[in-house]
Amino acid sequence: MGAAEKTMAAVSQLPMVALLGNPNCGKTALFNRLTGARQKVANYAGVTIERKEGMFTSPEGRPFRVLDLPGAYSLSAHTPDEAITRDVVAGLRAGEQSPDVVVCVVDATNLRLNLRLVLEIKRLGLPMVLALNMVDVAAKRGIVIDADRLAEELGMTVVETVAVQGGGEKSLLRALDAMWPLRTVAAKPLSAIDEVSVEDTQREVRRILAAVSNDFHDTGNLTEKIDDVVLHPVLGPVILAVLMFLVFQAVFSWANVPMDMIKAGVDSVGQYLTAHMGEGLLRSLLVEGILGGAGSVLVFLPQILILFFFILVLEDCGYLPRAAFLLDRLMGGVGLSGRAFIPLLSSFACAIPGIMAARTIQNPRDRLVTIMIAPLMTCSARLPVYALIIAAFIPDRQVAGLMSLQGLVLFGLYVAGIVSAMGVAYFMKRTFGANHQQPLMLELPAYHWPHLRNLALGLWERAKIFLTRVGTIILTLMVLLWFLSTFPGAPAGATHPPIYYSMAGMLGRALEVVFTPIGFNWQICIALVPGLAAREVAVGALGTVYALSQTGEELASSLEPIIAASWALPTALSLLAWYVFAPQCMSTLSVVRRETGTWRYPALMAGYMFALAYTASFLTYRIALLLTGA
Ligand SMILES: Nc1nc2c(ncn2[C@@H]2O[C@H](COP(=O)(O)OP(=O)(O)OP(=O)(O)O)[C@@H](O)[C@H]2O)c(=O)[nH]1
Ligand SMILES: [Mg+2]
Repeated sequence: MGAAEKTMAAVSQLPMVALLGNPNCGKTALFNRLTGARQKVANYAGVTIERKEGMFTSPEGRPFRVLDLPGAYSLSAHTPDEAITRDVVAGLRAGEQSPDVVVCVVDATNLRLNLRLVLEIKRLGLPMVLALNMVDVAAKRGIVIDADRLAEELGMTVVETVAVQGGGEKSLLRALDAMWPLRTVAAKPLSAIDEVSVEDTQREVRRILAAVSNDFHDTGNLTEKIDDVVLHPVLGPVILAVLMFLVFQAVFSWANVPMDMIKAGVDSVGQYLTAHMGEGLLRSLLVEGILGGAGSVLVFLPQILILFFFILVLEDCGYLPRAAFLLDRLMGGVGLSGRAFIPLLSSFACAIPGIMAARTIQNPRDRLVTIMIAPLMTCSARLPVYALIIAAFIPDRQVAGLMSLQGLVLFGLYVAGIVSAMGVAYFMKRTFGANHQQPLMLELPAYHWPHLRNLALGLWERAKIFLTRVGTIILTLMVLLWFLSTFPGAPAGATHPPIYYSMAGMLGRALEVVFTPIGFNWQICIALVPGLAAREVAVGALGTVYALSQTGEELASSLEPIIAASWALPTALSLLAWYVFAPQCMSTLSVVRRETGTWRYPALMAGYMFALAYTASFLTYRIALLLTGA
């Protein structure tokens, strides 16, 4: 056995603690606190959808393994993510025993809902600790819970925790040490849960509540007051629309200064290299390939961070489930459940987490349709493409004195994605067969101010993901593209720039046959190919292609003025329409394969999106040609 294998074997011997509880009670916050991990924490049910493992050491020096699990209301699982939780506690996962200790995390402000699961888990007979979490919020709201009495009633250790405060996990760590030596028991079969009926369980919950908590009346609480406005039948949707609209305005207006700074930085490095290096292949690789390519993607970091800033704030303050609630009627109209809202919203970051979040949807057909339309939501990788074309072609002026036209167009593109998603959902529901619309059962968590730490970490994670993409996949593709665009070089007596005769040029010209009807020239066609790997690569690829297409001694200046000068407006609009559907993202297709278990759906997805993209671009191009009289 090698050292690494020995360590692995030793780790698998460690006692396993599983964090279990209702959705949104703070399991992941506690997990992060115990392990120093940075798993996603947000204020809505269904954030965690996978089993995550970590390690920590107790104050007395004992190492533990710890599991973070998707939240569940009950162990009789209804959704794929709840099934993961059920199987882990019951020891039903292949090659895995039930956990040595179950830490049942409950939201102290919502014991009535949370205790049912505690009683169910208790019937499995595993060693348990109850973590009474969010006691800080409970105290503020005047909720008093007698922890000792609760421990007595439940027959287990009860500790108070505040998962979002430093040291808020200490009491739990001490309780784990106090359980030493652990007696290992296997979980009883799941049928043990049904030995007591749901009604009897509820009666027991009420009895315990009466014994341990004060009979508080949470009247006039702030969350309800806010909801009176936010969920108002008329005001609610208006507020939602205004909010979304402001986000897109901000993406353009706030980003200007930092974007100009990055642009200037990239440009000055390029000028320095051009001035100080002899003309040659290496200079071309550095200036046209790497700076022209990866540099032109990097510029979009501020816009991406601004978009995520808003998404993170909305996620953490508790607004998302309200938006789901407001849109439930609308989504019901096309046969989707309000449950699909959060997976679809996550898809604005990237379709992949969105598709995975569809695990929280109970009905398999609803889930499938949600997965199939998730890539129509505008993912953040499309933002650079949109932003580039908008900045180059849409004048930077105000509409009606208060909105920027560029922000308005961006907003329109996002709406176009949403509207087509609804259309496709409607059509698919018809084809896959409709089912009865279930009423939306969604917990509306209490509002709270976003935790600055969550926000900062979330933005940092996003920046890291983006920069890593720029530094790895995008950079690699740019170098490859530079190579393909540089060789074999121009023949004697060439009339075009050398890239025209290169391998990439030949490919681009071959593809041009297919794409001329929608207005794409061979340079755009070249950029579409590496865009298959990641959409924002298309921007980098245009950067490299146009930098290499420059003739004479013009300096490779930034991409935006170049495309503004060389494309006609109909071409630009057609490319925007193409990217609303943008059928090209390999990683999305492979995740769809994994989540649905067959290649049928990813194939269907690629096919329908390509058809939509082509049709939309064709129509856009032709109409724009007519209108501009070209
Ligand atoms: N004030 C306060 N907020 C908390 C506490 N624990 C968690 N939160 C907040 O509660 C929300 C939910 O926390 P998560 O850790 O994501 O909850 P979860 O149980 O993992 O949720 P799911 O993954 O959806 O099952 C977040 O907004 C946290 O910041 C606490 O002890 N006090
Ligand atoms: Mg979680």
